[in-house]
Amino acid sequence: MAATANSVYPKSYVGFDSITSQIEKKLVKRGFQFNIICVGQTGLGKSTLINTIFASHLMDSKGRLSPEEPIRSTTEIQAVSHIIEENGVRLRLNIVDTPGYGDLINNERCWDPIVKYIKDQHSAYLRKELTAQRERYLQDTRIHCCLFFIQPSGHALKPIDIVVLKKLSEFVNVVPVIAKSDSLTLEERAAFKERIKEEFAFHNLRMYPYDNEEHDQEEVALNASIKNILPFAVVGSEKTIVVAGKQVRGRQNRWGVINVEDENHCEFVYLRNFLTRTHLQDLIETTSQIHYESFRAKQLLALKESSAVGGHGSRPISPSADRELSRNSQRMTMNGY
Ligand SMILES: Nc1nc2c(ncn2[C@@H]2O[C@H](COP(=O)(O)OP(=O)(O)OP(=O)(O)O)[C@@H](O)[C@H]2O)c(=O)[nH]1
Repeated sequence: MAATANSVYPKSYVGFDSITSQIEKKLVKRGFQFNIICVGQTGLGKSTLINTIFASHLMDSKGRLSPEEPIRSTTEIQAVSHIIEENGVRLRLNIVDTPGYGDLINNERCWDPIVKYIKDQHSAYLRKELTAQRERYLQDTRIHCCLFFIQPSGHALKPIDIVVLKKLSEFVNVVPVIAKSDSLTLEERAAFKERIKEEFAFHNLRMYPYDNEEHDQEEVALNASIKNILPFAVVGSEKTIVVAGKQVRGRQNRWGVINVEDENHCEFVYLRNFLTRTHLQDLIETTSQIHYESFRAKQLLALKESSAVGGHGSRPISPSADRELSRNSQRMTMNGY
């Protein structure tokens, strides 16, 4: 009978449990990348909310400051990058703004540039992954989270919102928020949230977070509580005001003060905790394992089929295949794969 390790060697500390701290050290040295896109009409507080979440002035408002300025006729994609640091952990943030979405009377296909941008990032990553001499660390511009800003109308989602949410949720983790929720009373807010939830269910709109068979009980319970809150009714502010002798971020108006960080006033704290403290890693992982993986599989299948037709067989990726992949990806983007 074979002897077990325990019976041959004296019990002593080997030290492989330190692998977790070895990994942590390496990852912390390398830093983390998080890419976020904001989608919503001009003036819904997208820049303010991002600046409030990360407690830094990262984005400027892109809205018209005077009536003379022309209204944007297209959705312009604008990306800014920042490195923020907390307790020695560096986070490289790419924030992508999409001013102009839904601003016009005829908004037909105004979401196309946004969907194309998201797919282009997957495409760029795939091309880097498939080149013969890859970089050691591939620069990741894939969008990990799409913050979708809902107008606080108190009625229902707009038809354009439903179309865009359907499109976006196929390619990216969508987190819906009710913008400027201080314009609704608590009863209006609760009723509006309920109606939006019903619309999500009716139109089969799949919002992030997703359930996964790897989740343990605690994670399942956490996700259930998040789904219960969705969409987050938020208020943003970069201004600091004094409440009961304490400095807080809030909005002062004629009838009182809204403390952005007070859970009785709005759900900003739930959103911030969700994005940064509980689901940051899962957003990155889900992007890679679900959204990118499905894009990659479709692209490689299309490449294989076109190679079979062209007689390339199963040779490794070459510059011409790389060009073909790029053409395929453009074709698939245009066809709204
Ligand atoms: N009442 C209220 N006002 C807000 C809130 N968030 C932002 N604002 C105000 O709304 C105005 C527009 O905010 P922005 O953050 O520039 O909006 P935006 O969506 O980034 O605008 P664009 O960059 O033009 O797309 C500013 O005057 C903000 O102070 C909020 O939660 N409640």
